[in-house]
Amino acid sequence: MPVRLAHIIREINHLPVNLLKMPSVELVQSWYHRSFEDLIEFAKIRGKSENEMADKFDLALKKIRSRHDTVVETMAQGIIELKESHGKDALHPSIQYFLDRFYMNRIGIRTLITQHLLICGEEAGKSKTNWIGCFDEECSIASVVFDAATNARFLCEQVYLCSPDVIIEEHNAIEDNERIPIRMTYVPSHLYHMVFELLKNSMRAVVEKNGEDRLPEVKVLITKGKEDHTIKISDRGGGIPKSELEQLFLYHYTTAPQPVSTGDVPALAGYGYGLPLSRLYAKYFGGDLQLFSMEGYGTDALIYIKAVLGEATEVLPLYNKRTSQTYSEVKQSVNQMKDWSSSSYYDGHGHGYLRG
Ligand SMILES: N#Cc1c[nH]c2ncccc12
Repeated sequence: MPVRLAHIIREINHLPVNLLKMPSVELVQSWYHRSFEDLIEFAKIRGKSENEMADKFDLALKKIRSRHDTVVETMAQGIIELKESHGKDALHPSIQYFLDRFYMNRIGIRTLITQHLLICGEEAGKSKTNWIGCFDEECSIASVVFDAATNARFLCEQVYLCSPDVIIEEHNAIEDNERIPIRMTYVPSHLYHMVFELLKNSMRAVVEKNGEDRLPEVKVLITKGKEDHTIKISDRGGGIPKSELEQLFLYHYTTAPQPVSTGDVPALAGYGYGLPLSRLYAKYFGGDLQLFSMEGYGTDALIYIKAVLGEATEVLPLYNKRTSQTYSEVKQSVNQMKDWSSSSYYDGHGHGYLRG
């Protein structure tokens, strides 16, 4: 915990100076400094019994977790403050690089805190069968998808007064019978977060393209192979151009109207953070989340989750000398002379072509 907090505290200092001065960013920084200080206090405590120390430590962890509850929204507010005070040009590419690492670090810290409290804290021994802390060793992917679909349909109907059906299918390529329900060891809340976000986006696209009548269903296919569990969410929502796909993963890129910063921290939904954060959850245990779209037809969203437990290790940003160099490289890349003309493209195999 102290190392993870120290790493991100050091990394925050690489942010552009004008962003660091934003009130909301300064507030987030103060939370991380305070939490680091809370933890290193334990190295100084003497004369307490082990139980007293354990109880005090659990309380400290709960306080840290709740202190950081609104970090994502508050950091997003800081970037809106930067846009409003310095204009959109102030949004530097290094901010995207930083936010991916910053939010992945936060996922790791919160998972570690929750796991410790469920296994060692007052909740110890109260886990449900097959659960170890926040991990469900027999997590039914279809059950999580069903819950996410039920809630996404409810939300869709609140906004659009209609919602598409969701068809869930499984294909188990590992068991003799391909119809055996697919289960895995995972953190169900992480899986729910990803699937709920993708289903919301699919439903929004389907309703906005097709109107309220005869909505084409959203199909979810769950597969299990030797290496991957894969969840594919397919919609006929009209898709988007390939050129716009990566923008969906940029923080603050959204087609939803941006909230005006009124000083209060508006709900997260207005920031378009759902997709980039969902991709971080997929990557956190070595998986991935990718979108494939056919403009004019629809979109497939795929979540890849490692099927071999030994390969599903925690993925965390490392803070070292290379990090500082990377930040300066990201800054330089913005001004770097391009070495391909805009009318040519590079096929990735050593051949450059000029479009006719
Ligand atoms: N995530 C996601 C999406 C799933 N379907 C979509 N259609 C248009 C734009 C984004 C999406």
